Amino acid sequence: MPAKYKIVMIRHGESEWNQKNLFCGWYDADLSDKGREEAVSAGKALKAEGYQFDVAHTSVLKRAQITLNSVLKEIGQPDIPVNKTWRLNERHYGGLTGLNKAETAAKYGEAQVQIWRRSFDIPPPAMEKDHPYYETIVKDPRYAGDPKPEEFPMFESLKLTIERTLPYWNEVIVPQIKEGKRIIIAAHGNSLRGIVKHLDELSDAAIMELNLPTGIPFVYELDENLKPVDSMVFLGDEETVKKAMAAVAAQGKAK
Ligand SMILES: O=C(O)[C@H](O)COP(=O)(O)O
Repeated sequence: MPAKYKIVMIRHGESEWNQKNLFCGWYDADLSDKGREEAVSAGKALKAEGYQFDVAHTSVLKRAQITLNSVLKEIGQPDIPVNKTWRLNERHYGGLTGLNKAETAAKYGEAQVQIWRRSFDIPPPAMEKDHPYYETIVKDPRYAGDPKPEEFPMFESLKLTIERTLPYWNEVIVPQIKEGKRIIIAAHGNSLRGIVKHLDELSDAAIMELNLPTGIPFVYELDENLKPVDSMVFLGDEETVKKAMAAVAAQGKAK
């Protein structure tokens, strides 16, 4: 089936918590200097390929929004409509939020950390009310009313993340794709893994192997039934992408 639609996705540039190797999730970490440079490079790569967009979708979290703004500035489209939604937020890392990944691997074992980071349906421990970041996250005015109190996550497996991301994909993004809108999604490693799992119909085992690099755009070409004609093609040389993916995977190793 020939490609009918094209959609661009990008994980935010390296965040300050990525740099410190901390579980981040819904904590609103800023981009590191390297992450800001990655975002500019991503914009330049998209500009070089002549990409233009009609609408952008991103999360509530600044690391994704700053990445998006930087990309849009580079391609000369700072003012296109931007939809911000918690449904594209990173997976909520629960009680692990703020912990160092390597130290957590040393304490609980690398296998357990790999399960918490990459398994499909095994969630991290819940964020309790006495967690250092509980108030900051739950009381964030940007979440006032949405998610509803009963929807507000205290932890998320990838499965739970997909369950809140897919409705947005199906109800908001898909209709825009079908209208022929040129779309970019700037989001997070795990919310994007959820969309990739859905599009590529990856098994629960296969999705465990996918690590998305920060700040490198990837493109899907979809047929008229929104099935990928071409799975995620990265706008970056293969070697760089492979190394970046391996670096993300290695974050879970005990030092
Ligand atoms: O939330 C985080 O810690 C990162 O953005 C994604 O972490 P992960 O690659 O360990 O899932």
